[in-house]
Parts: sequence; C-alpha cells; structure tokens
Amino acid sequence: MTSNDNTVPLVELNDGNKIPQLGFGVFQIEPENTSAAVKTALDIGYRHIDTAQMYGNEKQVGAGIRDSGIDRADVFITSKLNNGFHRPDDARHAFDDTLAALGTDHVDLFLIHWPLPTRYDGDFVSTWNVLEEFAADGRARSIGVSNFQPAHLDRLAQESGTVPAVNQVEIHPYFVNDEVRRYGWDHGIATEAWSPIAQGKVLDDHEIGIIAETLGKSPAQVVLRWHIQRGDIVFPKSVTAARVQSNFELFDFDLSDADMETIAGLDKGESGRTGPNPDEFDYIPD
Ligand SMILES: NC(=O)C1=CN([C@@H]2O[C@H](COP(=O)(O)OP(=O)(O)OC[C@H]3O[C@@H](n4cnc5c(N)ncnc54)[C@H](OP(=O)(O)O)[C@@H]3O)[C@@H](O)[C@H]2O)C=CC1
Ligand SMILES: O=C(O)C(=O)[C@@H](O)[C@H](O)C(=O)CO
Repeated sequence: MTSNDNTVPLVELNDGNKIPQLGFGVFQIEPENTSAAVKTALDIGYRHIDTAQMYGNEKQVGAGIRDSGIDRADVFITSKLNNGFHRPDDARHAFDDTLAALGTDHVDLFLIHWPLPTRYDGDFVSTWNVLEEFAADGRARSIGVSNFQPAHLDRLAQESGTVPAVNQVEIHPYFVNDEVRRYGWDHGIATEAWSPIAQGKVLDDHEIGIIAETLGKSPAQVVLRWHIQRGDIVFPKSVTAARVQSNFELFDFDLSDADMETIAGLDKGESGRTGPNPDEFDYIPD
C-alpha cells in the first residue's frame, strides 16, 4: 500500500468505477468559504470531494472546481439526497437541483444520506429504486447509501436489483463500526468512513500521541493512515490550509500491525459515536 509519493490509491467499486481512497469533505464549511476550501484542496492534489444537499454548499463546490482549472473529468464528486426528499418525485427534483447547483451533467457518486427507518413508513427501497434510475441514465456514475445498518442493506438486497457501491458510515478509533464494515466486505460494498478523526476528538488520545511521536507524524496523519491501511475511503474536512496539506501526506509511511491493533483497541462501541445512531435518526431539515 505504501508508496514514496502522495499518489492516492484508487478503490474499485462493485460497478467497475474507481474512487480515490482519500478525498476532501465539506460538511460544516460555510458556503462563503467553500469555493476557496475546495480550490485549496484541489491545488494540493485532492481529486475527490464529498458534499451533500444537506450541507448547502453544492453550488460553491462546483465553483471551487471550476476556479481550480482542473478538468471536471478529473474530479470525483459525491453528493447525497437530503432527508426531506425520499418520495420518488421529490428525489428526482432534488437530484436535478444537485446537478444544476454543481454545474455538471453527472455526479460520480450519489447516496441516500440516511435510511430514516422511522419515516416514510420505513420505505427507503422506493427511494433506492429512483437512484437506480439515475445510474441507468448515466447522471450518477455510481450509487450508494450512507448510514445504512446491516438490516437496511439486507432489505435492499432482498427488494432491489442493485447492490450499493458504497456505504458511508461513522468510523474512527473511538467507533470502529466493524459489524457494518464486515457486512460491506462480505457483500462487495466499499466502506467510506465519515468523521474519520471524530471531528478532532481522537487527536488528544494518549496512545495515538505515542504512535505519532514515534513516527514523527501528526495524530491526524496517524489516524487517517490507520483508515487507509484498513482499506476504507476517507475525506477529512478542514478549512485550515496547513491541515488540508498534512492530511494529504499519508502515503510515505506505514503503521505496524501492533500500531493498527492499538488504535483499533481504542473502540468505545456505541458510546464512541460522535453522530446519531442511524436506527433512531429521523431529522428532516426545514
Ligand atoms: N454521511 C454522513 O452522514 C456524514 C458525512 N460526513 C462527511 O465526512 C467528512 C469528514 O467528517 P467531519 O464530520 O467533517 O469531521 P472530521 O473527522 O473530518 O474532522 C473535521 C474537524 O477536524 C479538524 N481537523 C481537520 N484536520 C485536522 C488536523 N490535521 N489537525 C487537527 N484538527 C484537524 C477540522 O478543523 P478546521 O476545519 O478548523 O481545520 C474540523 O474541526 C464531512 O466533511 C462529510 O463530507 C460527515 C458526517 C456525517
Ligand atoms: O454531515 C452529515 O452528512 C450529516 O448527516 C450530519 O450533519 C448529521 O445530520 C448530524 O450531524 C446530525 O447531528
């Protein structure tokens, strides 16, 4: 896995498309700061941007990509269906709006953001069928889900014809989420780890600090490298240029098996989550 430069590995998805294993996330970047943040990331070398309708900054993501001068074809863009738009016609209109906001005729990956098992009579399968339309007409090169638990994925397997290309879920050293990761591994669904550094909460951890000091790396680099060696896809967020740069420098060192185990051993189970439990989360933005 290690290379001597910062070439980001590509992960092959179950539909044959390829996604850069390291990207840039834009949750909680204010719209007015998003174009500049995206341009900074692209200037550094990132070629994968993770946004969502919920983040309110798709338009500025599109502008940042255009400002960078990098060809649209060279940037992998993910967006996600907002929770208020699960009904089929709402999903269709919302997807049209995403493409218009980004200023592109396709996204590389489009996800159902949350399964909302307590809303819409628990019916995320008809929503998934609409994403299958987007894949069939080529406007979403790949389709996937986010925050799906194994039971939700089982329902898609039983009631639809397409296996999601990815499942984007919370994962970091305090919440290793191995049951969901294992399900993905067993069923050909790539795992994407959101909040990979737990929004900063793992960076003061004593054990991570020791590993970082021994390797001469930052705690964030150690944690992001741990994700990379586990094979998951990550997209840390930062509005701080020096952090955006250092978060990209993950491919000139290795963690030992012992380091990998030490970090995985920090898991706190359910109490380690920074975000909501997908079985309970039913938030619909205004
Ligand atoms: N599908 C889903 O439900 C979810 C998806 N996501 C996706 O995952 C992405 C990443 O997750 P996110 O929640 O943003 O959190 P991250 O785990 O990426 O952490 C971001 C925070 O860590 C800080 N930070 C970043 N790099 C460093 C560093 N090197 N040293 C110290 N601090 C650092 C940032 O500060 P600063 O910006 O001030 O530099 C920011 O406060 C999101 O942007 C989004 O794309 C996230 C949550 C849910
Ligand atoms: O960032 C995301 O993608 C999310 O879904 C989160 O905003 C999530 O909705 C949350 O943080 C709820 O508190």
